[in-house]
Amino acid sequence: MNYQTLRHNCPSWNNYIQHEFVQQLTAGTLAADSFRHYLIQDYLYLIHYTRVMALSVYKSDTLAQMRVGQSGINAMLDLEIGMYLDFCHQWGIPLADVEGAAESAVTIAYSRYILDAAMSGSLAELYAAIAPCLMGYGEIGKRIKDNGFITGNPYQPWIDVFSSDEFQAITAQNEAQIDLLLADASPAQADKFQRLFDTAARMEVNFWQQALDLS
Ligand SMILES: Cc1ncc(CO)c(N)n1
Repeated sequence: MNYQTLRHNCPSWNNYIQHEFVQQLTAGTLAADSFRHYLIQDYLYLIHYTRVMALSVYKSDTLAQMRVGQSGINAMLDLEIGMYLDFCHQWGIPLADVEGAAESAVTIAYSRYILDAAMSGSLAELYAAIAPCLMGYGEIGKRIKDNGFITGNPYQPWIDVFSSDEFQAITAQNEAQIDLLLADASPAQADKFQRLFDTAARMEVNFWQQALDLS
């Protein structure tokens, strides 16, 4: 078992990567209300996601494994959340409003799902559950860059983070980590990894959709 197998077998992968939200964001046509909704919910999600990455350090056996978790934590706190703080500043959204916003049902479901997988499972299960998140956004960023950026996109800072060399290096590092952890999976373990991955990818689709629906 490895990352590419998980990705290939995942029924909702294309729906996730090529979701209408992503297409509108890429074209710069996404409604401001939808982006604001996404930004707030994703900020709340990332707080939990960073806690999951911290658990990956806790569950690591080696320094090399810990460093992968460390760079993930740095990417969340500095790159991603940093970019959201810039958007908040630019769009006049007080941080207190973001931190005080109610989590949507979708955000709660997804963030607590990965937290549960992280707490109750092995390091390999933790990575299977978070792989759609990190790897998917990296794939989206690379895809948008490969197709060429449009000029004057209000969402360009978001695209810049996920298409950046820095983020792409982190996804490459994570893919290597996942491949090592999953290499010797038994058929039963492989099924479990795939289920965790598929569920998380399904929740990613819902995460985009909630921003379009403002739900
Ligand atoms: C919901 C979601 N998935 C993945 C990422 C990428 O880290 C993100 N910021 N938000």
